[in-house]
Amino acid sequence: MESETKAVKRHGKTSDTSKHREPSDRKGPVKDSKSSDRDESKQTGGNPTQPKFGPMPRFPHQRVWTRAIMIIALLIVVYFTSKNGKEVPLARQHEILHQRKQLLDCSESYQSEVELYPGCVPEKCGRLISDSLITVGEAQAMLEIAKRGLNLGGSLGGASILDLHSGALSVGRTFINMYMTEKGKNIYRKSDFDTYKQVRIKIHRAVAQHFKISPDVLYLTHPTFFSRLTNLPPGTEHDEYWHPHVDKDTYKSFHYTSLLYLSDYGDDFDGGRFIFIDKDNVNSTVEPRKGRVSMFTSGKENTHFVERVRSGTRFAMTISFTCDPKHAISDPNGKVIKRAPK
Ligand SMILES: O=C(O)CCC(=O)C(=O)O
Ligand SMILES: [Fe+2]
Repeated sequence: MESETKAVKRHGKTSDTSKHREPSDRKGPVKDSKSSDRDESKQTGGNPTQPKFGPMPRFPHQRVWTRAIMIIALLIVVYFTSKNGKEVPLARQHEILHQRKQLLDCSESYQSEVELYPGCVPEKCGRLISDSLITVGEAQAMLEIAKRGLNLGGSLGGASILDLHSGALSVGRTFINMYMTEKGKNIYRKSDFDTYKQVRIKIHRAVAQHFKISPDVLYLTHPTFFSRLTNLPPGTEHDEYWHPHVDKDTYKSFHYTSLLYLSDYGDDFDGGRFIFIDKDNVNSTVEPRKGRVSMFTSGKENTHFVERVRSGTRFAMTISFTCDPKHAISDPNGKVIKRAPK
């Protein structure tokens, strides 16, 4: 028994060593290898035709496990590093961003449309999020302006709008002109319109600067409006704010869209994130933050939607710009706009 054990041990040693050495690496006289052969034939009962144990794995099940673990680890790495079909946060609510940019190629339809307006073609399409453009005081003042007007009306469903330029205000299933109502005609002071204009000018300049165009070839356009979103079920199709869309298709005059958020995701409401739908089914998400401005080219490259609000109330403002002077609108002053007779 004892000599058997010794023989097995010796064999293990011989076999391990030969596994790592190429024949040319072998040191010592040929005699050694012959004596090694003799040792092996001893263990195989002196029969040289019997297979050697050699480098056969001693614990094959261990290798299977190691490989399985390596494959699983690799799959996990691939899953977490690939973006396909995933959500990528572009702006989280708790972050304070000076500027976060995403540059994109313009969609063909957008490119050919803006090329009709010299000087209004962006160097690159894309988006920019900034929390340092509008002050907390300005955002608060804009929120109060929005609430004061919207409190005079409100849709039956979850989406109400107020357009200070035309006076349009959601009421029930329809819209009224707030400036034509007794309460609505004097609801704002000059200081409110001054704040509004100051905020508009800042955003207007920032859009021009970011997309590297002159502010003089960019015009404020219709509709520019406040929105108030809740989780009420829709009363009409105007309440269905969650559908994916391209602003250029929804609002013909848009070339550049900006959004000013007036309430905080997670604090004032839940749901209601803004989602860009990108290539390979990747969603880039923007969580609204009071005073946050998002600006983007209005073409197909920026297809987007707003998630349904789950709870609370979400206030925001859509401020839109066009390259076409025919669609320019002026800053609001609380007066009913007189339209030229058709
Ligand atoms: O309020 C938002 O975040 C986006 C609104 C929007 O998509 C739009 O006005 O076209
Ligand atoms: Fe939109």
